[in-house]
Amino acid sequence: MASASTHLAYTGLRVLDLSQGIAGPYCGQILRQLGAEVIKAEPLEGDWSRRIGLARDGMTAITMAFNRGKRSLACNARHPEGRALLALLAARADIVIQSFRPGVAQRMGLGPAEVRTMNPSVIYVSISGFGQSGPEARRPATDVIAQAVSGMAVTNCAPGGTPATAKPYIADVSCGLYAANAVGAALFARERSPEGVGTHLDLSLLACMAALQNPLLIEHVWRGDAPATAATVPQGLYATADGHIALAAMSDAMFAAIGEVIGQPAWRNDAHMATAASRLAVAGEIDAALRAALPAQTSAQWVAAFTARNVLAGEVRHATQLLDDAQVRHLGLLQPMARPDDPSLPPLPGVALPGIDATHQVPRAPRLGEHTQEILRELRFDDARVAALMQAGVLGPSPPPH
Ligand SMILES: CC(C)(COP(=O)(O)OP(=O)(O)OC[C@H]1O[C@@H](n2cnc3c(N)ncnc32)[C@H](O)[C@@H]1OP(=O)(O)O)[C@@H](O)C(=O)NCCC(=O)NCCSC(=O)C(=O)O
Repeated sequence: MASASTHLAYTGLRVLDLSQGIAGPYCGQILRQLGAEVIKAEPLEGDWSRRIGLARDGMTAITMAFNRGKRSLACNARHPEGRALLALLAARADIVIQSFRPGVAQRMGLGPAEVRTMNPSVIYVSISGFGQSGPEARRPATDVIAQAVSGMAVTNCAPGGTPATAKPYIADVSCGLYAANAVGAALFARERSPEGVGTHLDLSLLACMAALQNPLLIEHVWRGDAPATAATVPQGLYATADGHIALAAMSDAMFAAIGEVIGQPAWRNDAHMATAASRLAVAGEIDAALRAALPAQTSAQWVAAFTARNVLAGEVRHATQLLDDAQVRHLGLLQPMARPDDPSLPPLPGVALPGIDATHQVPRAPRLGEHTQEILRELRFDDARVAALMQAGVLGPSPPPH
């Protein structure tokens, strides 16, 4: 594991995060987890994802999972004074993130050109469904739309099955990851450029879905009209006496061992099964033998037997089993997050950012407008002025104390 100092490379950087939903907010959270200070500027009614799914006092699973450690400013950008305040924050930010439909940030006076005029060193991140230009640029999108339109929902389904989106918002989450990655490269380039100039990063959910499916596109063009085959056989999920296991043979030795474990020792010397390529031609036969054999024992028994022979195998579990998993506990992957909606409730599980050691994990997500006064004081607005702006509907009221 890298040392503590490399983990917090972004300490001292300021981020203005105007984004809502998952993709943009996750980018902001990663920057925060790497040490940056992140202001989440929200409309007075809050980021729309504060109202999706289980919701309590403006906190949802999405809010809590993708906004950790940020400070929330409730600011009305429909009011000129609200826009002026956001411009002030953009002018002093190292990084600005927005994920509105293309054109919206420009209407707010906070488009990349406007912000870069005020602040040439800014790294400006635009996240959209389909990119900032081109025939579909204005098309709005959320995760499910991007997974559908990009083909991911078909890629994700069993052959001949019904299209199905991959559940953990992979379009959004991968976009947040790619955006944070691009910000890192842009910061490095800014450090190296003599003038310290920033850049505009244009990320779309479509681009991220395309990136994840690159091997599939290569195979399709390469294969032409020939029918698709598996990459290797066996590789997939098989029913057992009490559930399913995943099984994969990545070498000839593994394949031979699988045969021995399931009572097919002749596979080792079968010329039709000697290489990965030849096994593809008899994939149906191999698959049928596995499907006939595996229901005889439990998943745990099969995984133990295969693992003892160095074969890749794993039991199919529910994600909730991670909550009580010895390895997850050992790695410190789950950290208790206080409940901003009600501190008297037991904490919720916050998953650590991979690659960042447990001592540097950031705390919970903010309540809507929790830090409005604190941020305005830092900008040298006195309390009377803040009260007047709240009265005028420019700033949201402070959330009531618990
Ligand atoms: C998600 C969207 C479809 C939502 O579309 P819309 O509801 O039409 O919102 P838009 O973003 O286009 O515009 C936001 C409007 O809010 C206004 N706005 C923005 N900020 C403020 C503040 N602070 N105060 C007042 N008003 C504000 C802004 O001026 C726009 O109004 P007007 O000026 O009046 O228009 C779109 O934002 C989009 O395509 N985003 C890009 C991709 C993305 O990030 N998708 C969501 C990922 S999360 C996800 O997929 C998921 O959870 O699932």
